[in-house]
Amino acid sequence: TQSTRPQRLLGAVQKNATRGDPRSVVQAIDQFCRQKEWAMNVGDEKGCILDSVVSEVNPATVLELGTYCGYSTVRIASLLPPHAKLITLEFNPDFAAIARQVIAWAGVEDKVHLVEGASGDWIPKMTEQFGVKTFDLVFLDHWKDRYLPDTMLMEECGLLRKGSILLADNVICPGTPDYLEYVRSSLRYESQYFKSHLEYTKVEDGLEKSVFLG
Ligand SMILES: O=C(NCCNC(=O)c1cc(-c2ccc(F)cc2)cc(O)c1O)c1cc(O)ncn1
Ligand SMILES: [Mg+2]
Repeated sequence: TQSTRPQRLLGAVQKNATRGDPRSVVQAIDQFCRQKEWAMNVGDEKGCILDSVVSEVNPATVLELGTYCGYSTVRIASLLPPHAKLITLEFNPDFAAIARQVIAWAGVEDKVHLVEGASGDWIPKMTEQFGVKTFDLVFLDHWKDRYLPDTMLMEECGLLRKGSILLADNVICPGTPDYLEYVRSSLRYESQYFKSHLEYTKVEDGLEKSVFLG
């Protein structure tokens, strides 16, 4: 039977990356996506912006919406202080199965809790299931039409505090117009656009960083 693209991406990690070395896992995926097959990881260019935001925030609690193969999960986890927790939500069980193996190969599984299911179902359960009061950083990279409803849900559930940072991928391509309008016009957010490119291409894309003002 035919392998899937995530399975081939995992194969490239196991072949070319060093176990326990997160940076070599990131490099192996970027090489695979540049030389073999495009895949919807945040990529190396936007990944550097992600790294700088994670380093600046130095978060104790991180929520990632949309794990896919775990590329950004590994990037973020490799920058977290000890005892920090990264919860990552993935709806697609096939993606989740690959991501678990990529995360394990990188050796960051102790910092990561991968949850399979729909963000809308799990966001209201964050506190009771994982003991998280608020998130210092949220990375939005899942279905583009879920960015706005899930942000409103996080507000309603009290998961954002004064100073919480939302970092959203793909605000230009594929685009998240309703989310962008919301965070840029709301008096409860201070937003900043980081212009970049769609992973592994010359197409414009970017990350939107929004600070929740409480
Ligand atoms: O979360 C799920 N998909 C990934 C969301 N992410 C994206 O869709 C995404 C797409 C693109 C993209 C950009 C240009 C293009 F031509 C095609 C795709 C880039 C990105 O950087 C993304 O992040 C999902 C799926 C499914 O079938 N079931 C449960 N969950
Ligand atoms: Mg993305």
